[in-house]
Amino acid sequence: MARWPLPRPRRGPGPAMTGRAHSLVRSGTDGALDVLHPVITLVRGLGRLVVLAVRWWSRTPKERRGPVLFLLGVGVLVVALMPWGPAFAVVLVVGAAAWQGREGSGVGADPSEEESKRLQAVYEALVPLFALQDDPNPQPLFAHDGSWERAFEEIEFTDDGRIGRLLLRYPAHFRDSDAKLRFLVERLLGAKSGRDREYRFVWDEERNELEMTVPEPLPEGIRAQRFVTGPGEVVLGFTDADSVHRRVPVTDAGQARDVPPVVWRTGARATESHLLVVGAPGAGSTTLLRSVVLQALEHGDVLVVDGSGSGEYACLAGRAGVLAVETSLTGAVACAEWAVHETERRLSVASRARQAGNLVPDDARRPLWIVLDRPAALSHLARTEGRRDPQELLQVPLRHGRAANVTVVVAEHFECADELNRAVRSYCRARVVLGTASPEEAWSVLGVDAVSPPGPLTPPGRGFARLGAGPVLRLQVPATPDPLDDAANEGERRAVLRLLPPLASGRTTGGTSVRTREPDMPVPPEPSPQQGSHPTVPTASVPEKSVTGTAAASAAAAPVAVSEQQAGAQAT
Ligand SMILES: Nc1ncnc2c1ncn2[C@@H]1O[C@H](COP(=O)(O)OP(=O)(O)OP(=O)(O)O)[C@@H](O)[C@H]1O
Repeated sequence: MARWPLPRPRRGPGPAMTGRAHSLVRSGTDGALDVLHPVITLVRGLGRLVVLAVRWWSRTPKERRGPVLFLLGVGVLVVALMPWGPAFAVVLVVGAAAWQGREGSGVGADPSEEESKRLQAVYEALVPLFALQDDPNPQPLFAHDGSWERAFEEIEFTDDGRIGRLLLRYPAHFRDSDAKLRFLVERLLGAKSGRDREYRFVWDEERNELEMTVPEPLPEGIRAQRFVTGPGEVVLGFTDADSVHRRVPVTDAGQARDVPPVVWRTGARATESHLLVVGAPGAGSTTLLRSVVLQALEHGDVLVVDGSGSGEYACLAGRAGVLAVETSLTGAVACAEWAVHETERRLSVASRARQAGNLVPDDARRPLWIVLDRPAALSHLARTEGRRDPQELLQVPLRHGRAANVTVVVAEHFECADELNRAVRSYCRARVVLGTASPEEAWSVLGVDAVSPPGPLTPPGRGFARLGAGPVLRLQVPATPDPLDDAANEGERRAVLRLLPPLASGRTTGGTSVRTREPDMPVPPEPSPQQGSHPTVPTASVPEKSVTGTAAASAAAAPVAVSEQQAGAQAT
């Protein structure tokens, strides 16, 4: 990547300087520059080496820094002890600095004519957004007859001659707090720099500077698998290496590698106890929920309400730990009522146990997950039929779920996001946006003014995540298709099938509206040794006992009205 730093404003000679004096000064400066040229090259090269080293260090994950420092120390010691070692090292560094510092290369080259044209095109496109009509400034940063050198502070080009990084100064009158204006600038810069890439924009409102960078591509196509996480932790997807310090080992295309995850912590100590996913249609929200459910089933019980009624959770029906998979309003209301009673039961059991100085019993501690995909359709039905709205009922688990170890996950499309009630909006503090979102849509979910648009070529499962008031992270959801979907990738379907818990013998799921047929495909082979090296939850640990225990305990407190017929009978 070539970089062109800090153009200095060109100034004309002072009025007092005569032509002769000017030429004398210039020839003297040229002579001095010729003599000092090797030194300047070396100093420039050393500077660039330092910049490269600092960037590399900032990209190195924290857990690797210790071993890297150790190896560096050993290297320095070996070189110092070797005969001619220090001299050899000095020659090496000087050589590298000379190479990096030479003109027209490295991170400090002047842009070529072609690159200048590109920059001028970007500059001219920005003029209508940044220029002020009747600007009193004689040399404004952006003007129709202006040049890019006025406003572009730092530029880096990729090897194929495209803009890889751009730092520009914008005029003070530009309303940089206006999300719409920011979005216009970002969209324009993205379009002028190439629509086929993603961009990251950082607005420095104190300095009136905007930095555009092209982030490394996110890890795509990683299949669903057991992720190495702690109890209560869920991998929502993968993000940029420099955005998080953590890495999780995954198997990708048969190879083991470490990737930077977006980890969402749930449970009693978590501050973002519930998750809201809002996405464009087909952007992958059901896929994300399926991935969350598969991870949740490792340690807890799950109750699924599929408001779209598309049967995309049918693979879960009858599995150990899956309490119900409901698609109808009656079933959804019954599930929500049960969740309310169960939350209250857990709270009172925990409170009694604590008052008696005992441990909270397992059946009040085992994580319970309530997953609602597209609840807006059900809320609409409930209104038209004069029934109770499942979202309203969920206020109790949303409010008190943290203390009762009940986690709520809700997914909705942007066009129906208005139907999400206040409790869902305020208690779901872990947020995900999937697919292309307008600035208003992104703001309404993530609570920040501007998010760079992922662009029209956004792959499914791509978006942004924000946990509480944390930073906005780019997100790629692991490929977790419906294993009953014949059109899905065969390998990805098999990966999901391998993660499904065994069928719960002697239990009914209650949900009658879901397909309960077994996938008519052969049982997938055992995971590869690499996969086997990741800690997996043995099937025996999916506690049949605790599932029935939960149901039994709940039955004492409130009838588990998860069967559509039962609930229908109650309703009538
Ligand atoms: N992370 C991903 N990796 C690969 N493919 C994905 C990913 N996420 C989604 N897909 C694919 O995109 C398609 C749509 O996904 P999904 O059904 O999850 O989206 P959705 O937002 O729930 O859509 P809708 O609600 O409109 O049905 C599916 O074919 C799915 O396999």
